[in-house]
Amino acid sequence: MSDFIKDADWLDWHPNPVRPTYRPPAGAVDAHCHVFGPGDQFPFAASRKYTPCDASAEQLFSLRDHLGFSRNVVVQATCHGTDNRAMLHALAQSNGMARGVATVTPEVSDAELDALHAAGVRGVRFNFVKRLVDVLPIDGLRSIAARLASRDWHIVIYFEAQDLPEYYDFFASLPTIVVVDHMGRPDVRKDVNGPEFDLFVKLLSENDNIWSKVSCPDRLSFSGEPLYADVVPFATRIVETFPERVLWGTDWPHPNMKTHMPDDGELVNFIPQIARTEELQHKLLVENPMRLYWAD
Ligand SMILES: O=C(O)/C=C(\CC(=O)C(=O)O)C(=O)O
Repeated sequence: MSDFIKDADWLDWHPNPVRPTYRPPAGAVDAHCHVFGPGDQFPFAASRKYTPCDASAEQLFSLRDHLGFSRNVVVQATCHGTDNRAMLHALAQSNGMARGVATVTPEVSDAELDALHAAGVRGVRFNFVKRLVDVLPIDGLRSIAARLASRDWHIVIYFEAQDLPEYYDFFASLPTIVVVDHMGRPDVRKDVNGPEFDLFVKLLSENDNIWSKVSCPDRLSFSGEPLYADVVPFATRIVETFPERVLWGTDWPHPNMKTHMPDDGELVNFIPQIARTEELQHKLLVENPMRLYWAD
């Protein structure tokens, strides 16, 4: 029994996703997923903008096996603030099959970063989605970026497409590999070759240290499940233009979904629509995430 009451409009993760008909290549990595609590063990942060249902490491690993994946990258979600214990617990339970992306304050000590590295953390996430944070992390990121670069960690950024013009120069100046969540959340009702998405493509074209997750069709789509047809041209454009710099993840347990809860098996079935050859699929699901998270 959690010490927390989830939001009244919270949608729980799918209890029995289909077994995907698409079989991912051996060693596939789900490179964007979260754990929530359990709240009685790992309390949610006072600063959180939502209170989720519990979603434990054990449940995540059971989904991983069901979907035919081998590894996870567990990304710190804002509901846990800068308290990384739930994510670190998941890494510790994974037998080396999970790596992490943490959230830290700029005051984090070198010893704390060392400990996070030893636990399997390889990046820090900075959330620029205004509904999810009280303060945009520009100053914090600016002050810590060089320290992350010196350890060969990467930076994960989450922002929405309409805000990219404001942040463009700042993101382009970052000294590490930078991974953008969910293609910078394009408005997929707009033209895939229009100015908004062109700016995102330009960001990656001009900066070969910037990568993209081609995740979350469920979050971006207006045409809806299970085909998410309106997202396909956007994701395909990124996968085919930057095949060495793309990652894919389920986004389980899908925080803040308001329209529907995706079936994770159907999300896996979506992969061959956006990575249309075995070679592209292997880069997306195995080579790229292994290079970024399991280089050592
Ligand atoms: O999990 C995601 O990728 C997306 C989120 C939540 C989030 O990022 C967070 O809480 O840190 C969203 O759009 O609400």
